[in-house]
Amino acid sequence: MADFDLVQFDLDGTLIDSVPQLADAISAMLSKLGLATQSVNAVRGWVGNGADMLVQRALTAALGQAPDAALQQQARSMFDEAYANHADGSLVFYPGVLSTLEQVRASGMRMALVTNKPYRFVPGILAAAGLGSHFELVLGGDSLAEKKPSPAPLLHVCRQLDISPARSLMVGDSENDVLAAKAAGMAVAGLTYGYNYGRSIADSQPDWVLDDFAGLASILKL
Ligand SMILES: O=C(O)COP(=O)(O)O
Ligand SMILES: [Mg+2]
Repeated sequence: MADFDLVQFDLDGTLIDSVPQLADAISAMLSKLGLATQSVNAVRGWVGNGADMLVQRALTAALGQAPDAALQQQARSMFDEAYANHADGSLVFYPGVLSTLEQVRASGMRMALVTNKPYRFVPGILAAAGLGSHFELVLGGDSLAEKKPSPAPLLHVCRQLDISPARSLMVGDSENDVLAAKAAGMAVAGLTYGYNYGRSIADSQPDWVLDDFAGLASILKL
């Protein structure tokens, strides 16, 4: 018998390489404000805690100090406007993602998506990726009062789908995914190729460390 009935997936850095589009939107926002644009590598190190933190980190780097609330709000709307134009274009999946998701789906295992990305961007990305019907439940970083590393979204999914955390696996690229899963009492697989503030995901001690998404098949005994 399989060890899990439900797999909860992270999005950015796990299924898709979204940094190019996020970096474009950050550049558009900074340029509009007359501030110096930042490198794609810098942006990669700022992803993980949702759009507000991404914008705040970019503004802090460009200004040399934290932005005030008015500037943060203005910059966030500029970022949203720019990212909305990018979010469903030129999607880059990591190797093995689409075929492995198909394998999981064919096995009858249930699937949900829990990202810290603002929810409004997520359905468009999933539809453009051909993944519109893969996930029974999709949560964004602003869907609930708390986002990862809080266990709240993961536990919410378990409750909604009536599956115990012990029968649920989290799959992500960031310490936020590992911390959330551990706090929820869920097993977790950490991907090494994503974004984790430039740190190794192994440092967070997930139950499995995977270099390749297709490695999921053996964890799930597919
Ligand atoms: O938007 C972010 O900061 C990260 O999104 P993720 O949770 O899908 O990795
Ligand atoms: Mg991620």
